[in-house]
Amino acid sequence: MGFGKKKRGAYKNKNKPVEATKEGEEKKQKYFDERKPYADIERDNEDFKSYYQSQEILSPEEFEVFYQFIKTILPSTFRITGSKSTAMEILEVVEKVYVPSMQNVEIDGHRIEPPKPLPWYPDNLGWQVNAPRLVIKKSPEFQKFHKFMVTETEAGNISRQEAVSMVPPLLMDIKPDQWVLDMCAAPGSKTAQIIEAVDSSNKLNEMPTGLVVANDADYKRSHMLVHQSKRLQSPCFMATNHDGAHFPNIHVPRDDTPEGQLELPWQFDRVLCDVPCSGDGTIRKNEKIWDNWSVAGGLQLHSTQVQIFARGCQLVKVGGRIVYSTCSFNPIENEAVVAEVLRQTKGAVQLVDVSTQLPELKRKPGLRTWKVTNKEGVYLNSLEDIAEDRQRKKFPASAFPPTSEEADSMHLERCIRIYPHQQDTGGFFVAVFEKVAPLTATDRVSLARMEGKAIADADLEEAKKEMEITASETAAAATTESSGDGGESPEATSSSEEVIPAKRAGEEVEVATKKVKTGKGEEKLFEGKPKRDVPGIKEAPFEMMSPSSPDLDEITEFYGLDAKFPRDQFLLRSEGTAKGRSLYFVSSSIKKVLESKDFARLQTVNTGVRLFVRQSTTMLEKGCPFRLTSEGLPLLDLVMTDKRRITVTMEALKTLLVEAFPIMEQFPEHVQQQVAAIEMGCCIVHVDKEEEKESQMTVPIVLPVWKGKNSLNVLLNKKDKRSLSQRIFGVVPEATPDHLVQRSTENQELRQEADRKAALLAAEEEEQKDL
Ligand SMILES: C[S@@+](CC[C@H](N)C(=O)[O-])C[C@H]1O[C@@H](n2cnc3c(N)ncnc32)[C@H](O)[C@@H]1O
Repeated sequence: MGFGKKKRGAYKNKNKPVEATKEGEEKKQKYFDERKPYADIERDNEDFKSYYQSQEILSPEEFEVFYQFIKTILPSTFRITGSKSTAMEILEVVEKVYVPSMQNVEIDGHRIEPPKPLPWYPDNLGWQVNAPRLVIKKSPEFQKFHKFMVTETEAGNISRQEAVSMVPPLLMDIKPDQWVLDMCAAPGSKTAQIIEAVDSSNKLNEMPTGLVVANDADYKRSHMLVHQSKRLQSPCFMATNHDGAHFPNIHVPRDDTPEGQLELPWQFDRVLCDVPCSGDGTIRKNEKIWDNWSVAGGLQLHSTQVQIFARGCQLVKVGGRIVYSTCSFNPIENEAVVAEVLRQTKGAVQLVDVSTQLPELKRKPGLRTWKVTNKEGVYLNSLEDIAEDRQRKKFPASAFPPTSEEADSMHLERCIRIYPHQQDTGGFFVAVFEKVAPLTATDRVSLARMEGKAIADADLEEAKKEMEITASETAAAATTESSGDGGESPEATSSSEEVIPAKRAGEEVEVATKKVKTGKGEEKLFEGKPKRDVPGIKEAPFEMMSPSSPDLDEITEFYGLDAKFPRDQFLLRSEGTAKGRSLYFVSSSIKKVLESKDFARLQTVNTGVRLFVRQSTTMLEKGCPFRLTSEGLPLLDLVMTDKRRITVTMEALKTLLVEAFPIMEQFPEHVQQQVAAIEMGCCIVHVDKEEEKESQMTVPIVLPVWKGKNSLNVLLNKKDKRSLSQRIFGVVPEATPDHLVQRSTENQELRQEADRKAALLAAEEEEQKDL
């Protein structure tokens, strides 16, 4: 495989049928010699084959093509990420520099295709590369591109993500500043897409106001979300750690809540349920699935999937969208879950026809019927076919297919199935829903409020009760009732309101972790309150900072912050002496969550973008005690006046990015003059507009720098500095603290050395970002 740590890749023309000839196979093997560690895996599994043949997921002829195709290696795919402007700049480099350079690469008489955009991904920001190791080794052009990819991936401008996994967020139809919940979010590739969509308004001089809650029940994995989202640096992002089926109700006042009126639990505009699944759609990548696949995996996961999805339906607002997805082919994890939740929600939630969305994406309709089989492959028509009570419990009633009339009314064909052979991808299942009518009393009250109608007393009473109740029971009870899992009658379907049991807020939910064997290995399923007992991870408290804090006065004065800057959205995240060292900024929506009276109920892992850091005293003689951070700059650039801004030429920018610690004399006169007029400390550097245009840069460069007595140093971490320097000047920057020491002792005065040390300290702090 081409990039980063990946081992394998593919060389294949997607439009060509699979080459099944001996010669074809040998040729392919040559290009994929990195498959060797897995060579002893036999890419054949009779149970898998006969199970899916019997499910009639495809016609017999097409199934053969599918079955041959899943034995081939998955090509590498990536997304160009980040803010729209940076993404467009990176895209231009890929399209105009790298792709043309790779047009005529031939290896051993074999033409190698250059990277190509995924035709269905908007704005050409999704790409596919068929470049196995051998190609990278033998082709200087591919080698160059590989280096570019590694650098930009490290800097967070490019994200490797399986093509099909990019589909669900696109179908969520997210609008800027919406409230979005990602219920099973780790490791967070889809969350990153969601953040990009919520933060994409690019409104001049306006802070993003949305909310993205990324949740995962696995405590360790929920910390992966923090890393993934860090590079996007959104004030709208919050990571939480709950069982999705028990995701809590948090009272959050909405803008339309009249004074003194009932505050309702949060409701989201969009919800994603990318649930834990058996994962056999990833078989091209996870070759272990060939060895481990079994019928049982899907059956064991079904009930948890229903519970998470059912809870998601409660949390989305009327008129909102909810997307359910898995990377499994199995109807028990897909259409059966969809059917059960449609049954439970009694028309409040409907499948949306998304056939006109992403028109270039090849797909097949959802199944209207399927078969439930036991381990031995015997078909079961219903629970009555199972004699033994203990055995019966292994088969949730809701795993069985609906009647033909029910399937008609549910429009199961609106679900989307994506098969690998259709466009050389992994396999995926996606279903898009809209909440078209109230499901809970909270829905009814908030809908009446929105429409300016009178609120029925009974609804108010009911909504109050719902708010008193922890979310867990609603979902769990609803599912148990209707699924028959756990011995309940399969006929007993009930709306969530009717089955809310009397468990009160604050009561703890029991912890239960279920391990389910899937093809991928083991899938951990969490039911209840997840354990937070991971050594070495310490949660810092979340505390809003007073808008009248003297620190904020000082910052406002020193940096010339616009009067419109929302001073009431700062967050402190440390205790003891470290308290107030870093100032984080959150969106107005996150602030409401943090100030909710129920906030303690929310297991928050992280939130906020670090804007300012209190500097080490060695850096300061006078000036502001707070320095800027690079991650905060996109936000601060909107609200800082010209008081601490410097405009530089491209030549001066090169000195800043390439030199380790440049002294003032290395900069042209115009830079020296501007710098001389500014008090020591942090400022923002821009490139002269005309020069920027001439150098064909598509996005304006804005960087934080440290102005010392005799030096000017850029405050970027190593990765970002390297990425920028390589992208703009094609040069790897100097980075040697030894050189700093040597040069300063040989040539410079002590004063200059102190300046550089100050800058070095700031850069080091930048490296160690966060607690
Ligand atoms: C398919 S993965 C999610 C992939 C993710 N959406 C992405 O795009 O990167 C499923 C996730 O669900 C989590 N999970 C398992 N049981 C859960 C539960 N009851 N509630 C919430 N998350 C759960 C797992 O820890 C796992 O990270």
